[in-house]
Amino acid sequence: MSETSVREAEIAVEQKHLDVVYARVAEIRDDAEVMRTKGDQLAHGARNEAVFEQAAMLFERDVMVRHATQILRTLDAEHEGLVFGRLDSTSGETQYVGRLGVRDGNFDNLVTDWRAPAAAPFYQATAEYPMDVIRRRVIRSTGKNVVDIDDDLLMPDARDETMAVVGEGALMASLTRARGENMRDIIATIQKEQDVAIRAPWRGVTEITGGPGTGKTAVALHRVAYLLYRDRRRMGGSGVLVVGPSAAFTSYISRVLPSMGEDSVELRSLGEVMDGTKAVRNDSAEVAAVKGSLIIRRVLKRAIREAPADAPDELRIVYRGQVLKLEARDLAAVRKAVHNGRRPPNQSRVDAAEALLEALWRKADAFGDFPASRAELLTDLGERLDFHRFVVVWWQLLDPIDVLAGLGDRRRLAVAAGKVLTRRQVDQLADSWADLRERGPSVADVALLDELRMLLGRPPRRRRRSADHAAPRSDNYDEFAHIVVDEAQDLSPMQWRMVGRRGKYASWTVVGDPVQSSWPDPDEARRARTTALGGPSTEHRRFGLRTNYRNSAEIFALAHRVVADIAEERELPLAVRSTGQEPLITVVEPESVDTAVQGAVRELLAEVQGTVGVITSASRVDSARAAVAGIDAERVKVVDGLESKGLEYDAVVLVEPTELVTESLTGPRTLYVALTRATQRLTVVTTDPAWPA
Ligand SMILES: Nc1ncnc2c1ncn2[C@@H]1O[C@H](COP(=O)(O)OP(=O)(O)OP(=O)(O)O)[C@@H](O)[C@H]1O
Repeated sequence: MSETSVREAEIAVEQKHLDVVYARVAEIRDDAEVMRTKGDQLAHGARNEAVFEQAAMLFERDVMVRHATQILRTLDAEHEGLVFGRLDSTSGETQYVGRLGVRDGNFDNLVTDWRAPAAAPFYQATAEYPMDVIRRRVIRSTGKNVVDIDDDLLMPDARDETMAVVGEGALMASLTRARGENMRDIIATIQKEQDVAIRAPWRGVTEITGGPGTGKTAVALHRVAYLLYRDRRRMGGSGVLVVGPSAAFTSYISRVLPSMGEDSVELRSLGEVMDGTKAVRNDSAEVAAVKGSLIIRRVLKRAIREAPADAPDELRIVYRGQVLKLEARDLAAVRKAVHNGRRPPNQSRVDAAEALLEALWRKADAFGDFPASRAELLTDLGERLDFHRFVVVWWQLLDPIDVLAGLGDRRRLAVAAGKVLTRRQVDQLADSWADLRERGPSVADVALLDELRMLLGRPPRRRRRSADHAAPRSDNYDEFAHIVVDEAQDLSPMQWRMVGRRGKYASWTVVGDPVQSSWPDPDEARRARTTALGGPSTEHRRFGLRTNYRNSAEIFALAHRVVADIAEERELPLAVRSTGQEPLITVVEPESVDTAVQGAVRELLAEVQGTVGVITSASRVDSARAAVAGIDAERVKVVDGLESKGLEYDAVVLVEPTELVTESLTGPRTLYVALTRATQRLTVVTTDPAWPA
């Protein structure tokens, strides 16, 4: 037989199995539908039953409906590409691997879930350690149809002549396929070094490092799916938090998890970690560096001790014919004493009221023959409405945003900063907070708001308890069972504190690449990170990924040059896929940059099938957007260097690379990120004829 007819014959074999699987899935679906309908009917009937029975039936109905809905949802999410692998072992057994486990009516295995231990050889077997696997087959399908297969022969000697072997390299085939707007899952082609990290135990801290494109993000997400499958009880209840660098990034990866059947996962960018906030705006690198560093904490701590701008600075009260007065100085002393107490400010209002009353009594006592005893004065004044009104405005319950917006007043900030910040820093920060309420917080501000929330303490509850129950996860800082931090090299110390607060009892997966770091003080960040992850004694395992699956070898060679001086060779990955297409460097006059970008985008759109990213310095994003406005908005995206973190495109137009370097506080690291976003083609538009010298 010719190679094509062998392939076709083998595809037909797999199609047969897929048909059986999908027929079975249809049966399971039908059963689930029946169960759901029955559950609904139960509910309907229950209305007429006695209360006692009703409760039991409602429960049963809920379980049934929930269970059925869950099954239906999972089946729908995993329908596409349900079966993607097959193993033929020395025992003569054939095993199919897929997104879900499927059994036939007799409970025999039709498909093994990829996360089950039995599926591990699909990812871990190599020619050197074949784990009894003779042939590993990757099955590619669309809808219910097998479109291609790819085999790896791991034990050539054990193969009998009836066993066909077709194709070469499912991985390479997958890597050259065009990219869409969202990240794809890599379930069918996970490599061994990746699989070990995915299947590492849940406990303690699992650290995954690797250069650009080594699959860190993909691995982290598949690890989440794995943990939820293996430790559903532990992980499912309190959930998993995945923290990524930007909103663009979380939207890019958002499709991967649900398609793997997982929905007890919270996906948040650094600007959304605190409930109810959604910051996307970035400060300049210089401002962000101050806001991210621990010195800012000292400023915040001092700021909340200051009287609010609109607090009265005198208390006058007439009692039993006498005027009692606390002046600014007295009030400041009382405020200070209350702040030195044990409770955070938002829980100290009662303490503040008591301290004011004591201070009033001291004034009264000084009169010599005051017409009331201490006890009388405390009780009487404590019940007076004018006194209460004073307390409410003098000791306000503060919202984090109030405090931060207050620091938009340069004078207030200078007082809170003392000697901690330089004048320039005070000016810059005050500027950045001047219209905080209108503009909303920046990404870096969110960590400060979260810190303030903790420093201020939770205000006493007003609502009834039952209402609080309905609130989803709010204020539950320590609740998550597992936290994944992606692009971890970029978290500032303040951000580590914010994320750490959510994982007091969590286990962690921390993913990053030190060479791509945009954070200027790595030592401080390292310490904050160690604390966030539970201290130096936490169980810690490390995995390094070495192969760059994203960039062509030609593109990565250019990126490599840019960081050659600042990175060690062992920190840089190996790009294995060659396209024969060298990156194009276009040198133009400053006034022609936009035209050149336009031209390059059009050219690349014609040459690649998927997406084209335009990456510029932050200051140039707007003009680049204008330049490409009107050209295929579906496929063309414009981002700045920082925003490009974690993303990928089939082709990239990189604009004025030297600007990315000058804008960053870490030299060429952000440029390195930008240079490693393209899978197929890269065009650099520069005004510097010597670049990249
Ligand atoms: N085993 C694999 N099979 C197929 N594709 C893979 C595999 N591993 C990684 N990839 C692909 O390589 C690309 C890079 O993966 P990913 O974004 O996870 O890398 P990363 O290490 O997080 O990169 P960076 O640090 O640059 O953000 C993605 O398109 C991903 O789908």
